Amino acid sequence: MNDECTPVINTGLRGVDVASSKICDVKGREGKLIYRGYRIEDLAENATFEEVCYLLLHERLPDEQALAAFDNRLKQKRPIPESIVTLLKTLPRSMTPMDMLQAATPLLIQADENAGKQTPADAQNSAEYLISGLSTLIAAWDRVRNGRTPLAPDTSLGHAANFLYMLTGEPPDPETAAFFDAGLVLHAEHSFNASTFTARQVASTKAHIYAAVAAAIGSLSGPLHGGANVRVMEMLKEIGTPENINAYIDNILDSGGLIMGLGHAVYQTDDPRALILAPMSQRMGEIIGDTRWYELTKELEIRGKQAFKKRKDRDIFCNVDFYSASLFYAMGIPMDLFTPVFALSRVSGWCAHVIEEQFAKAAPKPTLYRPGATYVGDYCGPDECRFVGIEERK
Ligand SMILES: CC(=O)SCCNC(=O)CCNC(=O)[C@H](O)C(C)(C)COP(=O)(O)OP(=O)(O)OC[C@H]1O[C@@H](n2cnc3c(N)ncnc32)[C@H](O)[C@@H]1OP(=O)(O)O
Ligand SMILES: O=C([O-])CC(=O)C(=O)O
Repeated sequence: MNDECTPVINTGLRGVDVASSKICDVKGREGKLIYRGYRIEDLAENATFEEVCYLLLHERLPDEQALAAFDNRLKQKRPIPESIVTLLKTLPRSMTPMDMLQAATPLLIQADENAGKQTPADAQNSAEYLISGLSTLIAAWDRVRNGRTPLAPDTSLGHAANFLYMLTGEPPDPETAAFFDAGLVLHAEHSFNASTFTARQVASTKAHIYAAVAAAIGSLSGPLHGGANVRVMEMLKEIGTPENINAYIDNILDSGGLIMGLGHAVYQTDDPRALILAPMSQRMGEIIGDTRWYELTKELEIRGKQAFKKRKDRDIFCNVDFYSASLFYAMGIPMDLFTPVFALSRVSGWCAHVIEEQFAKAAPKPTLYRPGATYVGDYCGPDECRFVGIEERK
């Protein structure tokens, strides 16, 4: 590639469209996020996570009958095979929940009678197993690692409330359940972000949907991506009180570090999800009678943006992970489950993308992703190296 001319490397593929997609539009300059034609603000306020999953997977919002049938299928798929729980009990309790999730997700395939048959209907069915299964898996792991017995899912509860019930043993109050549900809606989809691109890349090899989702979980775990939400909370804890903010920011920026939850590869303004999550975090703090972490986040936003502008002479904005951290914390979710919670929502988007990658009649037609790389190895000057036997090597 670029044999004769100066190499042109699209670092991080920024600004390069690698496919066409009907699932999601992220308008970076305007700060707009659209799932299959619908604005995120409308969905977060009016739609349940189940409706959004249906929208992503079936390209339209469900009517009452379709939603009831979908909801019923998701509920039937909530229990995970006993063999997985047995396996979870053998894992070291110190294993991170994201590592557990990446390892255990492909095991959900054993309940899926049609897995790997590679028709659109089978992939939709597998998507339901994955959406329901991840929730049960994460809650089960948290209980197992704390020496408690996993709880059976409660079919009288919706997806969001059931997760919180399986985690804590108590059905959440309606406002907390509604906020958690909206949180899941907000995290469900974001076009070709790193983890979704990972899922699509795996899907482009015609590997099955469980393989694609497991790979995507690994990608999401990174601190520059979904793993940022737990780092935001760690950062807030380290700062502790508002008087420490300036010193913290100076130290981070002087050492070339990152203020977690700020900056985005696409948005050039505040992430619309952060604008919705901030008041949710404040309200959740009020419900539990402790708005300290919300207030610290707000102050950090103001001072972090100012300090960044002063140093770099350009603006930086909040991403989705900035306010979700204090929101999830106020809900009592253990910090290291923040990124798994992101995954339990984003699995819906990943599945929609895998299905689009493998079955949509898009133009241009999806094909195996196989980018190039500019070779810069200069081990033996301009020539290839002469192979030497091991006895001659120094
Ligand atoms: C769900 C999600 O994945 S949302 C993103 C979650 N990730 C985070 O919150 C981690 C912190 N943020 C970041 O690392 C980055 O902003 C990214 C990776 C999200 C986006 O990166 P980009 O927009 O491509 O910014 P890029 O990495 O090119 O950085 C541009 C400049 O801003 C700086 N910068 C970007 N974000 C931050 C930040 N949060 N804190 C301090 N400096 C930052 C970079 O160091 C770089 O400085 P330089 O030009 O002097 O080298
Ligand atoms: O789009 C991105 O690059 C990251 C992001 O915000 C997401 O995945 O939700």
